[in-house]
Amino acid sequence: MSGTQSAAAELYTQFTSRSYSAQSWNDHPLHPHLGDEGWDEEAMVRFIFTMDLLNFSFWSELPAKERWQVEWRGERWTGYAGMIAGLRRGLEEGRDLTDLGGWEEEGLEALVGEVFRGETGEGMPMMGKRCGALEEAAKVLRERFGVRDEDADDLAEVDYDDPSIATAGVDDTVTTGGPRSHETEVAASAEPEPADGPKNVSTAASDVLEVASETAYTAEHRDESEIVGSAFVPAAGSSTGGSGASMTTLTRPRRPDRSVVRLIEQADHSAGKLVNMLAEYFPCFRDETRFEDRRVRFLKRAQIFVADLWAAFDGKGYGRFDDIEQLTMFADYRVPQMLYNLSMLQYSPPLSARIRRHEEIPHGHSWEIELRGCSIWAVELMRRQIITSHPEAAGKVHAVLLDFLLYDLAKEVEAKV
Ligand SMILES: Nc1nc2c(c(CN[C@H]3C=C[C@H](O)[C@@H]3O)cn2[C@@H]2O[C@H](COP(=O)(O)O)[C@@H](O)[C@H]2O)c(=O)[nH]1
Repeated sequence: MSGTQSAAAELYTQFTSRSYSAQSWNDHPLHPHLGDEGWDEEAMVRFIFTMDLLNFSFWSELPAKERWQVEWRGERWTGYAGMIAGLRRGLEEGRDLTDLGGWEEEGLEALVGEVFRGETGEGMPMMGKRCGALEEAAKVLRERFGVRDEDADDLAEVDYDDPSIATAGVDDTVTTGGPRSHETEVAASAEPEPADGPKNVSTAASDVLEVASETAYTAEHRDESEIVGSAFVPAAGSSTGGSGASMTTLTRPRRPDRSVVRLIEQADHSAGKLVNMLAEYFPCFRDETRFEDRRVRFLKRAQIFVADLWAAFDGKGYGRFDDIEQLTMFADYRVPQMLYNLSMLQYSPPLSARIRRHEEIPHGHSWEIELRGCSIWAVELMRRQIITSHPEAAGKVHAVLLDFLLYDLAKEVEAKV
């Protein structure tokens, strides 16, 4: 509580001086922009869904220079930014990981390896878990939000003799082209790595916490659940039909998969509903645990997904959520660092000692849960303090924007260290 007033004052100063808003998402040098470089709405939706499926711990014990790094357009990126750079580079190279048609293919692991190939000796952290998340999501999307009649009708209307429509390759598009219109390259097939985390979703995600020079860490996101792989059923209109179709054997154009769009549409512009749907249907989004005999739900990535949509679409179209202010901050391992720097979080002596010793906190440890829970409460206290001091901020300052700003600030602090 003691740090709240000064932290709130500092954050609000940053908020106003940067004119922080949903639009600030677009300031990130790697985020795609609607309308730029052929990005259409559905390509944006697929990109954001993919990125938030993969948006968990990039923790590394190595010094910054030796960590996994992705090079794209002449610059190198690590962590979350490395993941975005890899996805974008993949699109340019014709390796479209945002096309969920490939998520249940045998070559997924090889494709993911290519998309996220790094420049240092270290590979992308938790590759097996990331492949598992994609596979699992593809299955849920196919079973619950798969092709409906209206899409089949749309496809029936496609003139397959139109020479402007390519007739081979999974990446062919019958819509506006844009980032999807690349030559398809199918990576060599490899067995997906089984998820090695606990299978019980109720033990869910944990986060890693590092604080400036003091470093505590646990492993984030071990919410790996049953990964059930099966062949992807190509969308209606594909001449191959049925399961097990190789990406290269598709001979008809297929419409980009719309299942994520359908999922979003079913949420009726409610952020809370979409978060709950994600948690209910997708075990890998069910980021919850138990604390002192009570269920605790953090739902970090489910909430980030909704927030990213909201920001990327500036609160309109697929990003329209009438209750966006109902979300909490996203309890990860970066924002708590910033909250500590702002004196909003304090550590008990034993925790502090553990952090100084760089000793991992086991997944599910009460410290991890407390750090995540206290981060949510800290941001809420900060929000309330800001509204009390600046009533004009009501409605403009909420947990999503405070979180985004805190994350950006944490990255700025990190860059200076
Ligand atoms: N709470 C919170 N956690 C966030 C983000 C983001 C990226 N969001 C972008 C969208 C708008 C913002 O302005 C950002 O540009 C990633 N993470 C988490 O951090 C960790 C990776 O960190 P590092 O190893 O340093 O790259 C990992 O757990 C990842 O899930 C956020 O916004 N909030």
